[in-house]
Formats: sequence, C-alpha cells, structure tokens
Amino acid sequence: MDVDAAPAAAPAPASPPAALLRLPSATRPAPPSAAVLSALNVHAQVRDKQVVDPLRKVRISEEVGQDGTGVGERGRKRLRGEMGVEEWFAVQTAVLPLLLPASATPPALYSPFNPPRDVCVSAPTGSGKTLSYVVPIVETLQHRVVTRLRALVLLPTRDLVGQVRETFESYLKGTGLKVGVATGQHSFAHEQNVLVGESVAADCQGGSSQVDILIATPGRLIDHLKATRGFSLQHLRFLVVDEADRLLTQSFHDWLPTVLSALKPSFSAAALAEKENDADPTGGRRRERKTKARAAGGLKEADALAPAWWDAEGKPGRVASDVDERCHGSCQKLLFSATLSRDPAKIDALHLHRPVYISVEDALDPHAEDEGVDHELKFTFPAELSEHMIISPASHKPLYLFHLLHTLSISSALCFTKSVEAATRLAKLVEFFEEARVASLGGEAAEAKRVVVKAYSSELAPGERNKVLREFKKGEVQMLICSDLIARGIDIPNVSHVISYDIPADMRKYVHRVGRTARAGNKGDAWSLVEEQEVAPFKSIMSSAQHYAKIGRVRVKDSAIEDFVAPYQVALERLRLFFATGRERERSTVAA
Ligand SMILES: Nc1ncnc2c1ncn2[C@@H]1O[C@H](COP(=O)(O)OP(=O)(O)OP(=O)(O)O)[C@@H](O)[C@H]1O
Repeated sequence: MDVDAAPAAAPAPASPPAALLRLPSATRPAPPSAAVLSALNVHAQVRDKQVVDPLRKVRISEEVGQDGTGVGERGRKRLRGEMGVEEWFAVQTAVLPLLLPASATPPALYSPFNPPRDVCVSAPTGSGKTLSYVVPIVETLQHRVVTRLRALVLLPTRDLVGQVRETFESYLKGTGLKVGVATGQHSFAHEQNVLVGESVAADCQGGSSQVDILIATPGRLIDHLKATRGFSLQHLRFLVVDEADRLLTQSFHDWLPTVLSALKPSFSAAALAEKENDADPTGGRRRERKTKARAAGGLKEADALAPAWWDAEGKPGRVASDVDERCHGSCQKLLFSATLSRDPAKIDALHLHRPVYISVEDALDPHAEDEGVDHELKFTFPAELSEHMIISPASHKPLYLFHLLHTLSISSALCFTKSVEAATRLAKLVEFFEEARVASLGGEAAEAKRVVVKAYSSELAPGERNKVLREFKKGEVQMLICSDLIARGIDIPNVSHVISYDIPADMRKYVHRVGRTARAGNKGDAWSLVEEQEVAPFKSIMSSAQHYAKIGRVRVKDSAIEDFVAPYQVALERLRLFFATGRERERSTVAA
C-alpha cells in the first residue's frame, strides 16, 4: 500500500490531555550484608557498632574521674559554671571515656608505640556531638609546651566553622591554647598570617604554627597546604571530620587523599616534587623546581617534635634495624554525623586504625539490620520531636502556612523551601500577607499578632546573614525562610518549629532539617506541607527509613483558612508587581 497516498487522518476530537504516566520512584540497592562487609575487610568494630541509649545521661561530678572521664578541674568548672552544662549527654558519655579516660596522669600528647583507635560517631541532631570532641581535644592539648598545629576540625560550611569555633573558645578559656579558622571569609594573606605568622624561618623544615587548633572548610585547607609556606599537618594529634557523610560524599578537590598524605611530610606534594627532581639529570632545572616546591610550602624533613607521622617509612637517611620497635602515626581520626554513612568504600578511603563505631540510637530493635532493614537509611530522631504532615493542593500551600503561623502562635520557626529563589519569593509573599492582614483587621491587637519573617539564604552576604540570624535569636524575627543552607549542623537555641514548605529531596535532608528543633533535650515540632502529587514520593522516602508511621497526618478544615483568603489575594497581587516591575513601582502602585 502506498502510504504517502493515504488520506490525512481526521483531527482527534478535543479531549483533556491524558494524565502523565506515573514513573516508579528510584529504588536504592540493598545494603551490603555483614558477610559482604566482612569480605571487604571492613573492621568488625565498624560492622558491630557500640549502641548507646539516647536517654542515657551522667551527672558531671565535681571530683575529677568520678564520672568516668578524665576532664580536669578547670574543664569541670567551665562546664558547670559559665557554660551551664550539668550532665553529659548520651553521646558524650560514650565518646569521652574513650578519648579521655579517667586517669591519675594527664593524657599523653602522642603515643607512637600504641597508636589510639579511630572513632566513628553517629548520633541524632542536637545531641551534643560538638562538645564530645571539643572537650577531649582541649584537655589533651592543654599541657603542650610549644604551639604546633595539633588538632584539625573539618566542616562543610563557613557558618558551621564559626559555630564550632565559638564552642572551642568558650571551653578553652584559661588554657592558653589558640584557635584559628580557614574558610576564605578573610583574604588568603590574612589567614596565612594567622596560621603561620609573617616571619617563617627560611628553611622551616619542621613546620610552623601560630595556632594549636584549626577549624576549616576542606577547600581552603587544601589551598593552605599547597601555598602556605611552613604550614604542616605533621604534628596533628586529632583530625575531626564533622558532618562526615556530607564531606565524604563531596570531593572538594580530592581533599581526603591530600589531607591524609599531608599527615606525613615525606608524602607531601612538595616532597614528591623534590623526589622527582632528585632523579632529574638536568641540574639547573632541578634546583629551580626544588626552590618552587619549597616556596609552595612543602616540607621535606620531619620535625623531631612530631612522632605523629613517624612510621614504617622511617626517618630520611635512617636505616631501620631488627631491634627497632615500629612506630605508627598518632593522629586520631574522629568522624561525626547525625546521618553517618557506613558505606564500606567511603570508610575504607579514610584508612581508619582499628575504628570504634559508636551509635546513639534506640536499642529496641537490635535485629533490624539482620532482617534486611537498610542500615544506610536507619536514622535516630531526637526523642522530644513530634512530626506532622498536611496534604494540600499546590494552590493552598500558602494558606496552610498562614494557618500554621497563626494557629500555632509561632515565635521561633525555620521554614525550608526547595531553592534560594523559592525562599526569597515565599518570604516576600508572607511579608505582604502579614501587611494585608493587619491592614484588613486593623487595630493594635492585629499589629501585635503580626509575624515577622525574613529570608535566610546564600543570596545574602555573610554580614547580612549574621544580622538576620541575630534578629531571629533576639526574637525580633519569628520565622526564617531558608533553603537547605542552614539545614545541617547550625545550632540556634529554642527553635520551636520546623516547617518543610517544600518536601526534602531525601531522608538525610529531612533528618537535618527537622533536627534544627528539639535540640539538647528541648521539645520541638516539625511540619511538612505535602502537595497531593508529592504524597507517593514523600511516603516512599519516609517508608524506606521506616519513619512514615511516626508522622501524624493533620487535616485542616476549609473554615480554618477562609479568613486568610482575602489578604492572600492582596499579597499575591503585590508579589506579582514586585517581581514584574521592581520594588519602586510596586511601592508607588500600592501607595496610590
Ligand atoms: N551536656 C550538655 N548539656 C546541656 N547542653 C548541651 C550539652 N551538650 C551539648 N549541649 C548543647 O546542645 C546543643 C546541640 O549541640 P550540638 O550542636 O553539638 O549538636 P550536634 O549533635 O552537633 O547536632 P547536629 O547534628 O545538628 O550538628 C548546643 O546548644 C549545645 O551547647
């Protein structure tokens, strides 16, 4: 049959477009079984975690050693006095005796013949992980004689670096220890000056440091390793990777292998370059490159003060004999997260030394893993957290948000959106809504009930972000509308509500979002506004972590939101004008 000659088909009668096919949501592969982990040589301690009851607390004793930790008198006074910490939280009761056992003698700075075990810690949001490493680091380093860089804490964002710095500064008062940060917030030259000073000796083979403790983001750390003369990690006694799962999944210019090799000066980038030069028969170029390598900050020689790295490679020029006892690195690696991955590949990349895995979680279901529960997706939530969801048509979401704002009498809430742009728009919409509502109700009572909201996202300059955060902490702003920027780690006291205006992309994001409330044993409420078409993916995310049943569904009656409709219409129109024509035009139109 001649196809071309076939009569054109009659146009199909107009009918509503068929609904889009629903695609199955992506499924995660099954987690590796204990047998597979064993075959992969993952340490038994990592497979077989030490479970700690989240409700466990131990009173901090006045007498040194009575609470099972080696915290000295100064530390106890600081905790119980100015810092207002009366008892150890669960994670601290497990980590402190391990890193700082009660003992009559102060902890040794290095122990190359009996290197300390590395520690991986998984504990819920707001459970006090920061103090569990700040206290032992300060207690161990406070007896040092010479300032060397002995503790490095890595965190994913500047904001978190600032927060952890405050905790260190607060606890170490009176020890003489110095803390520095490297995040890129200040100029590189300024940071170099803070880290190694202006006058680094011409041949500073042992490395030089003005700070005992450095808190940094990985990218900036790598910049200093490459280009700051005299900057060395060879004296490190502690390497802390906080928010470890996030840092380990992001490459940040391959920070991990660079940091691990920088613990040993003979493996530093510059030393490798020098080795290469030594094999180079062209003398002139060799000298030139050698100078460049030195200028780049690399160190060829180890410092006698740094047994931390002194291991099987031996000292340059030294021939090991049979009677020599083998030394190992003394740098103890500490990993922390509320959602710590136990992915064998990632853990393997850290070259952990006989790691201990501590998990603060409910021990009610100890066989869950054996029954096929995905341990990668098994999270523990703060005990004082209540969770709710409202299913809503997309067009009603703002109305439900206004309902939550006014019926829950919110005084301190974080509201998460899917993007920075969405946060900016929603903050404006709520601001306009509040103005329209106060205008329509009139009177002082309405004004007093006005909820002040602000956007808080990476769109704001760091100074502006700090200002908004201060206003929020003082109670001048009742709700921050944000992207996931502050979902991790940020500790804002007394956040009473977390609202996911847009549902989170995965379970980890959900855990970190809702973890901004119910911190340090306080009560907290989390709400998710789930659009009708998002119910299936949301349910699937929550169910994969066996968490769906914990979220109470709340139905909101139409009568509860009908008063909000008129001011919402006004706010919508203002928002349209605001973004279409800019702020000036919008103002004059409204004024007219
Ligand atoms: N023993 C304690 N007693 C009272 N408050 C504590 C104690 N330990 C920590 N806190 C407080 O609890 C809050 C949460 O601690 P922290 O920020 O270390 O939590 P986190 O476990 O790191 O949470 P996230 O996973 O969200 O980062 C902080 O304000 C901290 O000062």
